[in-house]
Amino acid sequence: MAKTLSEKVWDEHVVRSAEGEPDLLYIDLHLLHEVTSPQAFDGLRLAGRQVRRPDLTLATEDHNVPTLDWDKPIADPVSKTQVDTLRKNCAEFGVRLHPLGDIEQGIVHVVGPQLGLTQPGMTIVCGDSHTSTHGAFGAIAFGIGTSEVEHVLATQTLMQAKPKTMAVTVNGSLPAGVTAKDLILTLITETGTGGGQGYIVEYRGQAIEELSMEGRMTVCNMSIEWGAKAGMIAPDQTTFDYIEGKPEAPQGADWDAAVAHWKTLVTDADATFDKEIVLDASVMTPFVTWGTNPGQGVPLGGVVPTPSDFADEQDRVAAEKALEYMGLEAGQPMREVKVDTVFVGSCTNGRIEDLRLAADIIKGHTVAEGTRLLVVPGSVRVRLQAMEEGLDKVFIEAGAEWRGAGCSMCLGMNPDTLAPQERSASTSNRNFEGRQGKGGRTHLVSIPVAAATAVKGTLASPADLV
Ligand SMILES: CC(C)[C@H](C(=O)O)[C@@H](O)C(=O)O
Ligand code: SF4
Repeated sequence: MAKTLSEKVWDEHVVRSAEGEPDLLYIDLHLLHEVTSPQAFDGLRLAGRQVRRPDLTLATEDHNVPTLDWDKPIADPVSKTQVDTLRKNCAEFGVRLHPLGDIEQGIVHVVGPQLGLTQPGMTIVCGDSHTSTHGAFGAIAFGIGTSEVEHVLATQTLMQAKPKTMAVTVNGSLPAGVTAKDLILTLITETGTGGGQGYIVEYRGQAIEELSMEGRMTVCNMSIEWGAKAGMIAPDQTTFDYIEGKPEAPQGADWDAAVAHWKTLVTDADATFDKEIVLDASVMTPFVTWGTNPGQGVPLGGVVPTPSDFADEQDRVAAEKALEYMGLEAGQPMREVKVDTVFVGSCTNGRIEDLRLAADIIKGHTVAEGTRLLVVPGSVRVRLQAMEEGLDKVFIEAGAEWRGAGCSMCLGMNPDTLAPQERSASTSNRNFEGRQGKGGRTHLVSIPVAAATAVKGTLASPADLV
């Protein structure tokens, strides 16, 4: 029978299936961080269980860690407890941990791929919604709750009902300066934040094939903002080239065997999806959000919408509320919105390619008066690589803050937060009320828009800098 990519990977992992019951899936890689693991380990302890496959389990510290003074004890008591608890649990249960100060520490969704642990055809879970990021490699990867974390720790399996399948085909090429981030923001705005609900989505088409692995990760990362269970992209030469030589990638004959298998992980020509959406990349433009969910977006060249223009009553009310929270006026050109803080980082846009692109745009410019730019590498490896390439100097010379690795200002769980009413242009993925700090106002943007905005002080694209 013809199968889609997700059906192939799913079927290869079914340990038990029974009519009317969820499947029991084998899990190839279980990632952990400090926020969603403590109760799971407590549960194991209470039941007197061990971690079934510590060799398939990896932990890192990311959400609660400071990006300054990371060599000193964590000042915030709640964050310190979280991190200390993870350390204690990993030591007790024999789980590999990359703590603050370790060369492999960083955001869990940056660390897995860069170690070569994230591979095509795998099932990957983590107590974190943005686990969807790993789907960029052709893995089935999704976030799970803490009780499921405990189940996977104890059994290396997970009960899951099979989601429906969807194809998002993006034809044509993205115009110069338009990125994977603009593509996914456009998709979410055009189809609504619930558009992906209940589906494993496969992104395909020319524009997707032309994306780097970093770009593909950006798209799959934000599948969750679209409501999808997971996002996936069929592995191809770009994928193999990215993985080859990574520390945990297969080697020699194992590599050849792995690639031969990975090449079979494509949707069969006659396979059908439960739903299909087709987009045209060639008409996409830099895209930014004006509201408090990732589906409230417009092209950068557009204006803040007028709530009464929304046909749907709920959308109208949501827009009114969002404009008030965001301190924006209907009809205001997006390019005139003044930004206090630009955040470059997160598991959406905190990889080396992102930092290279940001540095390339900022080089020779300075950060606008009254604006601050925070550059936060997604991992220590990304940080070191950037420093090797001299990117840190470009940022620092422009007046930016060059930080240590972590989730940072993506969410308000560490010292990097917005003050009430402070406005950010952020390369992260969520913009709900208070996401980056109580009262903070977030505009989700791409790397080029973030970099140009830092220079201009108002939402801008690199074209505005010449
Ligand atoms: C803290 C964690 C559970 C959360 C998530 O699941 O996504 C966080 O990473 C986020 O981005 O909001
Ligand atoms: S960077 Fe942001 S989205 Fe990614 S795991 Fe951390 S908090 Fe979640």
